[in-house]
Amino acid sequence: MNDTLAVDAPSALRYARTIADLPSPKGHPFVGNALQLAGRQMHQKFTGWVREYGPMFRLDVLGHPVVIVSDAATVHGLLRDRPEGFRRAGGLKQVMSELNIGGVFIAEGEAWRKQRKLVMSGLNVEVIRHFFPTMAAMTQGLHDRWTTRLAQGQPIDLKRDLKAMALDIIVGLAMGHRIDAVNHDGDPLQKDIDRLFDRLGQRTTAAFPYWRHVKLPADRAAERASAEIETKVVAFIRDTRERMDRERKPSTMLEAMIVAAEDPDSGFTDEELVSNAILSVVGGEDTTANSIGWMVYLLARHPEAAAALRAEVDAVLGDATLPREWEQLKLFTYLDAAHSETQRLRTVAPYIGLTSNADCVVADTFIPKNTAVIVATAGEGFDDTLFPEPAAFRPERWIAEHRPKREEDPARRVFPFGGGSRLCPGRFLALTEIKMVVAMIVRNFDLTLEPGAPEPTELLNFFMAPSAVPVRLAPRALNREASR
Ligand code: HEM
Repeated sequence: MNDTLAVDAPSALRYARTIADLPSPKGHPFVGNALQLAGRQMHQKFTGWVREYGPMFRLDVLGHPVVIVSDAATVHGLLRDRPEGFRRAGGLKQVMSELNIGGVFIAEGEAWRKQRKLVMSGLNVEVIRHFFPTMAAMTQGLHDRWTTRLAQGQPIDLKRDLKAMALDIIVGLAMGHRIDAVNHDGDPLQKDIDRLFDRLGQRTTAAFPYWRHVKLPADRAAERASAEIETKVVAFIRDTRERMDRERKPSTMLEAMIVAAEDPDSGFTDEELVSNAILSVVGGEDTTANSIGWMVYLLARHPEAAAALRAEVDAVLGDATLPREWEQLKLFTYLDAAHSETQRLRTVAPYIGLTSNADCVVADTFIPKNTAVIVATAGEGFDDTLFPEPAAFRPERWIAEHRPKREEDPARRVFPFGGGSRLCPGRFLALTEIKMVVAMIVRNFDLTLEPGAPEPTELLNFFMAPSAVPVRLAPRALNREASR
């Protein structure tokens, strides 16, 4: 047993057990469970252990205990107990800041409160609503690209195109710039973000921080990429400052953040503005692209769900190719449900790492100060008493009228966007984008699984990504009239 487990608990706290009493998978001498955790499937290892050891168990990682929690009430309580009781995991913060990704995600205390306000001002409904027509135009561009390629008999690389689309949207919304990565292969910003994510994924799942001792070519490339991203973001900020009309309402996330930062009482520094702008671009791409990729794959595998979704989208859109009115997004009940079901089965941010700020008691267990606690955002999403046949993709579970009365709202049992005061500030943008792009896809294209393609594997590339999106798009069958 190591020192942390043997801590003398203060008598003021009441608890039934200590971390040492928690069940724990058997590890190896000296390194504990560290080697079992390394690799891009780390999150699946956790999920397997949740099934085996229950809603709260312990890992030993190089002599330090790590507590894993998945029951919804405890996860909810932990996420709400921030920033006071818990902070973000120190190891993650270090890895992120080494790659120059910081901003509100790694800030704590007063610095976090201040930056959270800054970021929220840039991602509020008004800013996203203002951007809606541009998002629709970009989605039309994606539709036109696919239609042309199909007419020319050219293949569509869904994974590539969805990432490019997400980048176009986040750079458009956040920076007010149109980069058109969808139509330009090898966009430099996208390449830099890919290099960064490659190392973020590698470093956050490594058993040992090798890069602090020796840098591989990929590490050097990621560090150069990070410097390049910063240069681009600083240039976007400079351009925006020069061009923006301070008399009218901010129309991009960056304008809104610049206005907020110019308030003499705000206390925002230029450095905070830059780091949060970088964070938005980096955080806004893979999250939504991976979510759409998984959703399209699951819909292709479940034609009955795709048909139900298409019926809804047809009814809402009338003759339009894609959503043209903001209000239409509110009518997508089944699309919302299909998104929730996708996040339940393939959540793109599977775990949130925390560290306790003080000795405390969690689920009757004494947790010493500075203990690592990891919460599973899938929560109780695989509990078959709450989600019968949990492996099945069934959007209907999320629609009140399809649920037996006794079942409570399943949304309380899963946490794809986190929770409490650090709940993802980009969720509204993400949902707007997901609805826009998926509605366009099911409205205009038939989806089938790529014949003979293996099932995509889950890769923890910082965010959880599908290894491929093996879905074939075809122009919607000529029975469009008949299907209305
Ligand atoms: C489907 C898409 C997305 C998912 C599943 C997702 C998920 C998450 C999760 C789980 C967290 C941690 C929350 C917590 O600690 O309680 C988070 C935080 C965050 N997300 Fe997202 N996210 C998505 C899209 C976005 C987008 C599009 C942006 C911005 C442009 C964004 C910006 C952020 C930021 C800035 C934080 C840090 C908040 C803080 O620490 O106060 N996210 N997200």
